[in-house]
Amino acid sequence: MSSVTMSNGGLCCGSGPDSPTDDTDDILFIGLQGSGKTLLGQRLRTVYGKASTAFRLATTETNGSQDFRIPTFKGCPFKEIRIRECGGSMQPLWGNWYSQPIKGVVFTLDVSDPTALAAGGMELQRVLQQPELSSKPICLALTKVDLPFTVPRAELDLALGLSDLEDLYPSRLRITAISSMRSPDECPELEALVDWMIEVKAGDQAVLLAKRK
Ligand SMILES: Nc1nc2c(ncn2[C@@H]2O[C@H](COP(=O)(O)OP(=O)(O)OP(=O)(O)O)[C@@H](O)[C@H]2O)c(=O)[nH]1
Ligand SMILES: [Mg+2]
Repeated sequence: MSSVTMSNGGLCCGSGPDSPTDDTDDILFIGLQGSGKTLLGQRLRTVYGKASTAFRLATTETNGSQDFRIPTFKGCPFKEIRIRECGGSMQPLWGNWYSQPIKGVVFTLDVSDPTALAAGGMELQRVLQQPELSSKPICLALTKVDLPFTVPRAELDLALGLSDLEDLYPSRLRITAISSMRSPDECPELEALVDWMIEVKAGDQAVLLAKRK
């Protein structure tokens, strides 16, 4: 069964990028406080995880960083994707992870909270312009789409220029809309996101052919 290991001390308590670890992280999860990183990590474990994988609906603020190990599909050349979530409260220190040997980034943006969109959009722009990340794929995950009020994609395009960003970074930026409250059956974008992370880790789209056999 996959595991979630907590390292709430983050950089200051020895779990940061300078600390020796057995494994390297594959994907970095960043996004403003409360934008849904932890619940997404917990939900993604259930996509290819055993039916018995417990899904925890509760989250607490991530004060530091934490790992998620996401099982991959049967036949995949590797058993898991390792995610490093950096809490929103650690935003000034996110940059410390950019030069680590991560393969890609998931940036979460809560589209149910119009008051946080401008700050989230500006941070996304900053992340896209980071020289250390210039060769790394980035997935913008628009979160909490199950809630009754969410800002429509057309308004996000106007306010944050998302379509322009897609045109500017055609092979690097992927945008998806997801709900971690829904099961993978109810929200197929969750499986598509795990598949994207598998492709990013493998560095080869052909890795997904094994799934279709
Ligand atoms: N309705 C709904 N609520 C969500 C969703 N994702 C997260 N939440 C809720 O939003 C709140 C914050 O979610 P977290 O996953 O803890 O957010 P986070 O990005 O990890 O926050 P930090 O660790 O503080 O950076 C929690 O109450 C979650 O239950 C979603 O897809 N739908
Ligand atoms: Mg969190």
